[in-house]
Amino acid sequence: MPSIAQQYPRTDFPADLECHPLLVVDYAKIKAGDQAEVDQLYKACTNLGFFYLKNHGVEDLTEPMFDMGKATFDLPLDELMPFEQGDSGRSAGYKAVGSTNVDARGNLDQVEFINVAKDDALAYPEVRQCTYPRSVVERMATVTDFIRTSNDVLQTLMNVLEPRIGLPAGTLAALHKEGDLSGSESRVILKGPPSEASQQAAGVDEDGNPAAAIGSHTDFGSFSMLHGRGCGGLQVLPPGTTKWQNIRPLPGHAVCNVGDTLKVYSGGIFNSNIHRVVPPPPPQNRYERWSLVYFLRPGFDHPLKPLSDQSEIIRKHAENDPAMRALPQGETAGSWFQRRIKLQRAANRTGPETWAASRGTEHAPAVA
Ligand SMILES: O=C(O)CCC(=O)C(=O)O
Ligand SMILES: [Fe+2]
Repeated sequence: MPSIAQQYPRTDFPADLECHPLLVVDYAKIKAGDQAEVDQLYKACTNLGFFYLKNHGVEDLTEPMFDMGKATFDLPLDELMPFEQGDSGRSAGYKAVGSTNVDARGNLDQVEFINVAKDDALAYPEVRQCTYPRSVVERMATVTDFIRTSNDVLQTLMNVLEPRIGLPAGTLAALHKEGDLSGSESRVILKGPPSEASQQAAGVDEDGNPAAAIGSHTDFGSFSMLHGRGCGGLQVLPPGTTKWQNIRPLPGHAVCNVGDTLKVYSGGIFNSNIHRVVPPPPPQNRYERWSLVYFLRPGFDHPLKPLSDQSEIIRKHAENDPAMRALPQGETAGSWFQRRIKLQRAANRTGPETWAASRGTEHAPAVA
C-alpha cells in the first residue's frame, strides 16, 4: 500500500470547498451526433469557455503519461537541461522550475513541464521540432497514443461547432491539419511539495498573497484538455468578476477550455478565459501536484484573424467586438504563440513591459 503522499489519483480534494460549477459535455453523445449535447458545448464555449468532458476515451491513457512525467522529472537536471525549451519561443521540450515569469513583478513559476510536440510524436523517429530525454523516447508509443487520441477528441469538438458559427464544414480542420508544423503538444506538469525555500523563492503577488505556481493566462491555442489526477489548484476568473474561483477535480472528467486562437477565429463568439494555478487546498497542499494537458493549436503559418470571409455570423460579431478590433494586424498562429512563450521566459525579461507584451487576449475589453 503506497503512503498517502504517493496516492494518485488523489481522493482528498475537500468536499465542502466552494467551487465554480462547470457545464458537463458528454463526448459519447457528441460523437453520436446528439444536437442537444452540441447545444451544451456551444453554450459552454460562448460563456465561461471551460467545461467538463466525460466519456472522452482518454481515461486509460493518462496514468502512463504521468509515469513518463515521473521518469523524466526523476532524471538529474544536468541530463534534462540539454532538452530545455530555451529562450527563443519554442515550447516543446523540458521546462525547468522558475524559468518563466508568472506576473508583471517578475515572480517565478513553481512547476516543471515536459512538453512533447505532436509533430515529433507522430513523425517519430523523424525530428520535426526537437529531441527529448530518454524517459520520453523510451515511452514514445505511450505519448503518441495519448496525443493522437486527445487530438481526435478536440478536433471533433471543433468540427461540430462549425455550423453554429456559420463556417463551412472543414474550415477549422484545415487550420489544424496533421502534417502542418504547429504548437500542438502534450504537457505533464509537476509542482513539488512546498518547502520553506520554495515558498520564499515564489515571492508575493500585487495583493501580498503568495505568487501563483502558474500565472494568470489564457491558453495560446484553440482547445485544451486537462487531466488533474484528483489534484486541485486550478482557478478561473469568470468574466466580469474579480474573485478567483476553484475548479473541482472530478474523477473521469477532463477539464476542457477554449484558447485564444479559437476565440480569434470565431470573431470573439467563443471565450478564452483567464485561469491560473495556485497551491492546491489543504490537505492536498502537502503533496506533489500533478496535471496533464493536451493543447490543440493551429498550424504556425496560418494567419490569425477572425474568419469573417467564411462566415457572416463571425463577421458581424467581430465587427462589434472591441477585443477583435484591437487585435494586432499581420500575426500568424506561429508568431502569436512564439511571442507569448518567448516573453514569459524569465531570461527575456527587461521589466513589467515584457510581461505586458507576452499577453494574448487576457486584457481584452468585454464585448460592448
Ligand atoms: O495544471 C493545470 O491545472 C493547468 C495548467 C495550465 O493552465 C497550462 O499549462 O496552460
Ligand atoms: Fe492554461
